[in-house]
Amino acid sequence: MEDLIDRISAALRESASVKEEMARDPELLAAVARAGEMVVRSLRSGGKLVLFGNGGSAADAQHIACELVGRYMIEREALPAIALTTNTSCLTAIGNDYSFDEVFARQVRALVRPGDVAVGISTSGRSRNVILGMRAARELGAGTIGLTGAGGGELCSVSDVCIRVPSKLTPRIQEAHIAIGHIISEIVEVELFGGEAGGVP
Ligand SMILES: O=C(CO)[C@@H](O)[C@H](O)[C@H](O)[C@H](O)COP(=O)(O)O
Ligand SMILES: [Zn+2]
Repeated sequence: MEDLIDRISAALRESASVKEEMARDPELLAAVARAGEMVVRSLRSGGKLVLFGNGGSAADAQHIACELVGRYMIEREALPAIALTTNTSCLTAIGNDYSFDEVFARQVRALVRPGDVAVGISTSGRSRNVILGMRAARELGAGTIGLTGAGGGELCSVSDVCIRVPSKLTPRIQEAHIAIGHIISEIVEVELFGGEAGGVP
């Protein structure tokens, strides 16, 4: 029991200290602000948000998409966002007929239009399908935001804005990614609707 308590406490402190470091890093704060502005600009001019990643990052992509399609903290109109991780027919057919590397790029070519924003999420920054999805989005004239870890990997080289969480541990990086997703959702609601957090009954 004592061992478990120590383990739990260490994980929570580790997670908190990654976020503390982020809160004091001017470069990272500016990157999140730029990402928020890019999303707001796109939504204002009729664009949409397209998100993708693998495993826990697939869950993050879906979660963040739904903050816009549903609501985050205030009551307002629905906003256009889609995660490319939810259509199992597409994922299995593209994976089977082409390759798993193509599962996001093919959907990007079908759905992304100039002025949209693609958000690629990869803790290692090296997932091939995420890199190819981002490249396809760039070729189509979309803005690209990469969410990754300390390494940054190739993902940063295909991202207009690259947000690197200062950790090399996948779960700690994911925990920070979802915090950033929430912050960007807040920026969208404040900038587009003048909403303040805490408004949902
Ligand atoms: O959630 C976890 C581990 O916390 C895993 O499901 C993890 O997301 C998967 O191993 C992913 O395939 C890792 O890919 P990536 O983040 O390096 O792009
Ligand atoms: Zn995870």
